[in-house]
Amino acid sequence: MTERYRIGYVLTKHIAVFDLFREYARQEFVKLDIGNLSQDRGFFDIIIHKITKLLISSDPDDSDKLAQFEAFLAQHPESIVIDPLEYIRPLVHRGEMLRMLKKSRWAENSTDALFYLPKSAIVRPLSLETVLQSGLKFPLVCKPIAGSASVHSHQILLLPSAEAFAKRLSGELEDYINQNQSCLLQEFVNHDGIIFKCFVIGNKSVHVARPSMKNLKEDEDVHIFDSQRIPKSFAWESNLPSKSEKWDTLFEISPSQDMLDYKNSLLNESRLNAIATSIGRQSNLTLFGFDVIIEASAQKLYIVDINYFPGYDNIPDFNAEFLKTLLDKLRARSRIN
Ligand SMILES: Nc1ncnc2c1ncn2[C@@H]1O[C@H](COP(=O)(O)OP(=O)(O)OP(=O)(O)O)[C@@H](O)[C@H]1O
Ligand SMILES: O=P(O)(O)O[C@H]1[C@H](OP(=O)(O)O)[C@@H](OP(=O)(O)O)[C@@H](O)[C@@H](O)[C@@H]1OP(=O)(O)O
Ligand SMILES: [Mg+2]
Repeated sequence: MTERYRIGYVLTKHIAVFDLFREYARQEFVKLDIGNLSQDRGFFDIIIHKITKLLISSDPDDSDKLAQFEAFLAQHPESIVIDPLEYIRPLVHRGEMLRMLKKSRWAENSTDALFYLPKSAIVRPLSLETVLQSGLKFPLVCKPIAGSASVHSHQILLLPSAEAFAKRLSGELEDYINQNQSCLLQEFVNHDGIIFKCFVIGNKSVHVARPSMKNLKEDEDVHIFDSQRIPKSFAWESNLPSKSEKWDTLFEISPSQDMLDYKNSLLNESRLNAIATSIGRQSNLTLFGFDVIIEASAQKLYIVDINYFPGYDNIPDFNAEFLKTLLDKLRARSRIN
């Protein structure tokens, strides 16, 4: 690239790939301090951010920072913002996320959909009564309504049966219920313990298979787990994060090569790209990831989650793709002006 652009960035959490990108891109990067944005810092070609934490926080300090950031963006109409806050907001609320996905090419029942969504309902509060009223069939997963950026938002509760749920209500689930006034309840789809994390950068998407929840046994108990601690690679690829945690009880960390090949054959490149394009159009987002599971035996492909600016861990060509995406946007802007 001959021209050198000025790129402001705000991250409320360290993102390792972004450090490497800054080295690679050789542009002028200006780190912006979210708590101190009032001072004039001149012109920015692009402003990149991940501040999802502020979007879900109820802390007045965070609301203040968010308001400052919004004011800052309003003072920089010349900048390309990656991504505008209004496009990110639906992702931090799991109900809104699903609403957005339902505008893409999905289907609950038809056979020719690009993807399916597990049957879901929002329950408030989480109780045996509200769960039974939802009409959803056990087994279920229960996800905090805030879908991102806090420790609580990644605490997933597995509810195998009404009996197992009832048994734990006045014990180990009490804290969870108090913590999560409102939850997204979702039918559990058996998927042979393999999830595809699909990472999108502009028009490019890449997917990797990762460990996921095993098919459920009949007599399963309730479990709460932190989705961010699920191993990010299979047992033969690396060491597991902590040997003291029994990952292989609930998660499939060593699937057979045949199973992996089979799942991969169902998620071909063109289908994945079509889904990424469909969600990209609907969401208007540049940086996002979505998680796909393929139903055991039925071979239906379900989307269970979308994440804003995910880790992009081990994604080949992330730097080149990200830079190309930024340049395309800059060129499109100069054509307009
Ligand atoms: N409907 C479902 N059926 C079966 N398993 C599911 C379902 N939804 C989620 N899971 C399992 O639970 C895990 C966490 O779910 P989800 O991705 O929705 O949570 P999250 O907190 O948003 O995770 P992330 O850290 O990826 O953002 C998935 O990786 C998958 O193993
Ligand atoms: O850093 P990691 O690789 O764990 O990235 C995770 C990221 O955490 P970060 O906050 O550190 O970016 C999460 O963000 P928040 O929902 O909490 O905002 C979410 O996007 C996960 O899905 C990402 O996992 P991945 O999809 O990449 O596996
Ligand atoms: Mg998520």
